[in-house]
Amino acid sequence: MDRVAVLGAGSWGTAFAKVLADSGTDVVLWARRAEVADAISTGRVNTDYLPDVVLPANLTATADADKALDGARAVVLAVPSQTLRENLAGWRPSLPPGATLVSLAKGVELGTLKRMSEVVREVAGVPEDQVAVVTGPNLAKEIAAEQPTATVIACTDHDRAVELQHACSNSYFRPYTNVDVVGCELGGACKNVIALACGMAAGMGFGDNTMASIITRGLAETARLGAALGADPLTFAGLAGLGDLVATCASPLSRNRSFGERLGRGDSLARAQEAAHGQVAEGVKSCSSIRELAARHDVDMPITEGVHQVCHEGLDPRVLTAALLGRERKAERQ
Ligand SMILES: NC(=O)c1ccc[n+]([C@@H]2O[C@H](COP(=O)([O-])OP(=O)(O)OC[C@H]3O[C@@H](n4cnc5c(N)ncnc54)[C@H](O)[C@@H]3O)[C@@H](O)[C@H]2O)c1
Ligand SMILES: O=P(O)(O)OC[C@H](O)CO
Repeated sequence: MDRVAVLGAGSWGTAFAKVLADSGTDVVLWARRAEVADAISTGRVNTDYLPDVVLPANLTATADADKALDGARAVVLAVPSQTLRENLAGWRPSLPPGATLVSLAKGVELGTLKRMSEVVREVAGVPEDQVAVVTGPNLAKEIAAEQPTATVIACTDHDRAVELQHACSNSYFRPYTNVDVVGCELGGACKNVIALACGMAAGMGFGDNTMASIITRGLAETARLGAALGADPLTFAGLAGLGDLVATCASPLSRNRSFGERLGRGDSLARAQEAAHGQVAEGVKSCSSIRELAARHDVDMPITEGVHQVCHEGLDPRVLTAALLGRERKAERQ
């Protein structure tokens, strides 16, 4: 692939731009703030997000989105999910015709309850097969340190997915393709909510049995939602489902898990937000949109419901624990 634009120079945008560049693809990275773009151009370092990582020479940076987009074969969208619509609307006039639009964001939009690829299609006015999603167990800091990982490129157009797969394959990053965009996106969005629940459990001092139980039952409710929305059930056993869920729920690097841990230790939402220093924990907002989506499709998602109540209705995580364990007894596969 000739040239790729990555729009958003936060942790994952920068790390994914490095992956592309290390795979031999020329990349232009757009940063919202000129000083971030300058630091990358002059010092080859994103001092704000990945200060210990030297970025390769075929990765250039700019604060001018038009420059980044000019002639790009693919456009990678690396901004927080609840800001994607507004950002993309601004970029729309400069999107190169026919370019693959790639979402890195993991969330469900508040209000519309749309997945990110649906937002992209709507705002950019492109067909479904022009939009791809990259999702999987991909903690940005580990990937920036070139630790081996795998991911999924989901697109209904297999050829586009393969083209992107070639553009971002290297010695530490192994992308697989998948045509189940719905399942891959739901896996990525829902695991953030389940990671908040795992964090809360850790904050309350619970150990590995509790974590494994939340992860497994979290996967069960994610798969139920997926079934209602037409996803392939096997996707949830793959990298975009179980893989990302395990990485996020277990890792101290996860912002969602860390956020939940603070809530579990008794911090208020405001205090937990303050401690996050502007870093986005997507599950805090997506727990509400996913809960609403589940209600719309009559799907039972008790962990998501509980996380929403803790984050937005002041429920004590201890009360949530008792409520989850006290639910009506049922068969595992029901
Ligand atoms: N960090 C990871 O490890 C990781 C891995 C996989 C997926 N993701 C997903 O990628 C998306 C981006 O995550 P990130 O880690 O790069 O986030 P981040 O907070 O590190 O960076 C967000 C970037 O978006 C820009 N931005 C543009 N408009 C913004 C606005 N209105 N508000 C806030 N920021 C705005 C910021 O300037 C920043 O460059 C999220 O949906 C996240 O779930 C993150
Ligand atoms: O830091 P988090 O919680 O946003 O998780 C990062 C990635 O999504 C892990 O795949």
